[in-house]
Amino acid sequence: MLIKRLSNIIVKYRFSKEILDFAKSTPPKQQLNSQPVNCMVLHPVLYPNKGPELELYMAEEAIGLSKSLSWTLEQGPFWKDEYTQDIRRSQGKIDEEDKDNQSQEQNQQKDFQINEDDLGHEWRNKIIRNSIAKSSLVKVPRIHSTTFFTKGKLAMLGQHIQSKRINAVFINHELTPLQTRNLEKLWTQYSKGEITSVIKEDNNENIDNNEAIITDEIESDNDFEGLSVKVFDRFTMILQIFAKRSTQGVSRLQIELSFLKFAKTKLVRSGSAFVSLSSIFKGDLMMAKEVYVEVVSAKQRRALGKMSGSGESELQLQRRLIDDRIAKVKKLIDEESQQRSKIKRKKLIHTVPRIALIGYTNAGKSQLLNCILQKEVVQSRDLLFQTLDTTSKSIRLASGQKAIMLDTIGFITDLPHDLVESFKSTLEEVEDADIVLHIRDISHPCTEQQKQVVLDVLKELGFNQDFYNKKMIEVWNKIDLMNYPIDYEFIESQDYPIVPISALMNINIKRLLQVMEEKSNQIMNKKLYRIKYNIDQHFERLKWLYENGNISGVMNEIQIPPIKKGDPTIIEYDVIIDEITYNRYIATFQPEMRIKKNKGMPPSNWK
Ligand SMILES: Nc1nc2c(ncn2[C@@H]2O[C@H](COP(=O)(O)OP(=O)(O)OP(=O)(O)O)[C@@H](O)[C@H]2O)c(=O)[nH]1
Ligand SMILES: [Mg+2]
Repeated sequence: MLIKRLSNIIVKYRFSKEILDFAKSTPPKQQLNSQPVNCMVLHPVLYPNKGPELELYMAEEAIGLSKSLSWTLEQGPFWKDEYTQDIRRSQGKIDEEDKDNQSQEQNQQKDFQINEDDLGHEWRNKIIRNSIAKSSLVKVPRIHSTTFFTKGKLAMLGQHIQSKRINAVFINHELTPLQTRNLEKLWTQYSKGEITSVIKEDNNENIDNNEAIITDEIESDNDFEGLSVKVFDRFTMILQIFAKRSTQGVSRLQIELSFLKFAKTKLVRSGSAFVSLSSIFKGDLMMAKEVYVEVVSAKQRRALGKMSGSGESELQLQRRLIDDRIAKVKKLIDEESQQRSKIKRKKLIHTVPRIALIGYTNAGKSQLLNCILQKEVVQSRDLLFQTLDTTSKSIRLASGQKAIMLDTIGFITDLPHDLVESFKSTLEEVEDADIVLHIRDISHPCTEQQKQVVLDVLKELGFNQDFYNKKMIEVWNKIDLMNYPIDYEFIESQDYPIVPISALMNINIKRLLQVMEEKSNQIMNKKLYRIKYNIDQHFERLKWLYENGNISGVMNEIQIPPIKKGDPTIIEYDVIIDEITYNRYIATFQPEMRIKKNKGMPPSNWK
């Protein structure tokens, strides 16, 4: 009912041409082989599934992924509420929910207003976003081994692809190379009008009814041209985003490696499937480009009969080229890692605390860094995976003490296994951080699940519980969007600090800086030391302390005038400093104190 009304309103206001151009403010930049990408997102709801709320949210996230490539998005074929109702019914939830439906609908109607600002920015409106996500849900009770979907759905989706002139389909699940190729082949045939027959949706999802329509490999020279349809799964989609955004050392190389390993799996009998895959990535990945150029030129030479007689088949050639590149990238990763560990060893002793920002994608990490720096230094946009490389900036904590803040890549649910290494390499610096701020979007309906994903991924990356307990501050961001009060009792009862903030509205940031300072002083073993010397040494000693001790200032300063003529004036004050630096200070300016301390100890060369 609500969705029906919503659809009417949306259609009335915006969608007469039925294209959801989410990225209107930034015109679509990403084009594959110069064709604008018109993408449909499908989120398969399997059996058993994660429940309606989470599945819908995952569909939203899938749309967010395509959106972050600035593609034009086409609504899915299921622009109705039936699918979510089906899922709810299967979970026995529909009855209780039905009772509340009417009043909820009335409340939502009150909140739901489309105004001028929403036009072209539909994604910002929660209810529209939800409705679009619903249109992408596809019930898949059983995954078909060669085509992923069953016969009826394939046809229904094919017709939708044809009528909306869709040239990219993102299926939010991992697909086998065979499934991808078969789907591309079949839907390209629909797109070109080569299949027009209407096959009814088989409601009875019976295994016997779902025999494969394509059982063997199909050769396809599908290069995203004309009416051909490209199919992306979760792996290729995330790899594309990673490839487009990452620019630095090891993480970039890891992405090249993930691509090459994946490309190798594409080399099952078909040569052109690989060319088609690398044609998508060659604009962003160096190795994809190299292999692509060599394969295409070998093909041309072969066509002209100029190939030297090595007897190597096209498939063997591709395999060899990929293996060469895999070896090359692995060597580069080793070299780079050795270089990094040398630098790391040098960095071991430091007085400036390093603070890493981690958290689910879109939680507001970059926004917080900008807010602390009071300027926009890192891009913060409503896009998933906006930040892919670690950025480090120097900031000042509450008392003026310096710190380094690191902005990192966002976490995401079900990160494809083969991309974990790429992801891990971008998070290497988190290991060295003294404090880790876990930024959470506390206004998000799935905030608890997002927290769990972050904890699970941290565990998978080898960060143990001890790491979390010792170094973590939890930051509850976006409190400006919360429609329930903050539970301070809960906050107080936790073992780790929790600070509610709004990075966008600059709420409670000072408190966060204080908590960060307290935690960093504790972690870096900083204490209050009383410093005392003749006033004529003031300039030299204070300069040393500022340069070496990362002190924020001096406290409780007093000057003691000379008691008798000829005595110097003494200056005394407190500084907060770590033990190692304090000992270095003593060794530099008052070595006699150190000798006294060591009295009675065996000499250092004593064995
Ligand atoms: N209302 C509100 N919006 C916020 C707040 N903090 C961040 N945002 C918005 O949330 C969106 C995502 O913010 P980012 O800072 O890019 O998020 P991120 O965690 O860096 O995301 P990735 O780089 O993708 O991991 C942007 O549109 C921000 O303006 C907040 O406190 N309140
Ligand atoms: Mg970011």
